[in-house]
Amino acid sequence: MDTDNSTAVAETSEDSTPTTAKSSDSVVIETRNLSKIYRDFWGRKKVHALKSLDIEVRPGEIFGLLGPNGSGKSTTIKLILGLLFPTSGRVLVFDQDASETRKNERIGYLPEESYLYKFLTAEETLDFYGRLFDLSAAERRDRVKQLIELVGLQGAKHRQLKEYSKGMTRRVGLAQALINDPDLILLDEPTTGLDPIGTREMKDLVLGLRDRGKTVLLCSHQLADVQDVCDRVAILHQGELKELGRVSDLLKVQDVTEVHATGLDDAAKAEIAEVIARHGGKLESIDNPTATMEDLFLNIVRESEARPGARRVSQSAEANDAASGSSSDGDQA
Ligand SMILES: Nc1ncnc2c1ncn2[C@@H]1O[C@H](COP(=O)(O)OP(=O)(O)OP(=O)(O)O)[C@@H](O)[C@H]1O
Repeated sequence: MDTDNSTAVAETSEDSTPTTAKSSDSVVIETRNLSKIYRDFWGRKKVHALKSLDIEVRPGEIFGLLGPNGSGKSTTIKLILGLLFPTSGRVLVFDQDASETRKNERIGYLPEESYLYKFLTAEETLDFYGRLFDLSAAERRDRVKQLIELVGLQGAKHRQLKEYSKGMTRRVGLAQALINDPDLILLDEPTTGLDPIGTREMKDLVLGLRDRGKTVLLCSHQLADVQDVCDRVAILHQGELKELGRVSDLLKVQDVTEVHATGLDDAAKAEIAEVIARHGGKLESIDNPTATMEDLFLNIVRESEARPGARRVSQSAEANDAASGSSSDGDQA
């Protein structure tokens, strides 16, 4: 990929809607040639954090902003919220300039670090944020109840936040970001510090937001999370846009054909190999697919919850143990 600033990153997409041919009301966030330079106390240039960024986030999609530390993700979010001013270029949100603070009434924001008051309960916290949005007492009561259910904290809603795990605190943070029933939700590293179960739950919550018609901008350097939930991604490096497109298109491996089948015996597999060879193809592998470590981990935890005390040792681990002469201690389920 060309790293020259003057070279626009073309969007990778099979349905390839040209990024220039759009109607402005079909876009929730639009950055145009957006740049940010942080300056020191004397106005001297310190860091060129964002360089000529052009992206669009469309209604109802989960858009991932992906990049290593210091690539400009948080700076982009702050520019969208109007907490920072661009050095050059523009950000439009719902067709209004990002400096227009009223547009923030339609935005929910989960910062990388949520600074929540630890002596309040989840209910009190959400009620407090509801007051900041001028919700009436009745609206606050309904909204707090709905959100506590949505993020799965019914059983802990009367406990003070200082007793919460990181995953529970992150869920309160998400509920707080949704208190104003926003159309656009900005999530900065929503899975930071979460274990695989908390991460899966957070990802499911984000997918649930899209199902309810919300638009989500998700910043992360957790590649697997972005792959699992995002429709499209922009990849930043050192403040520059390096790639932009649909996740499914960007990850597609060209020139390799994948077939999944069940119930094939060895003879059928040999026949398939023969057909591939006859057509001039090269059989790279014919094997059982592997699950992800996340699937394995979540299955084990769920099984353990369903059958406390039972120990599960996979057959391949047992076979390896047997081959190496060691034996398991016989207490597996
Ligand atoms: N207030 C600031 N003053 C000076 N430089 C800053 C400031 N905020 C961010 N930067 C610099 O701007 C660049 C982009 O930072 P930013 O926080 O936007 O990156 P990020 O992609 O969100 O990183 P991370 O993944 O670590 O949160 C970095 O080099 C950072 O040091």
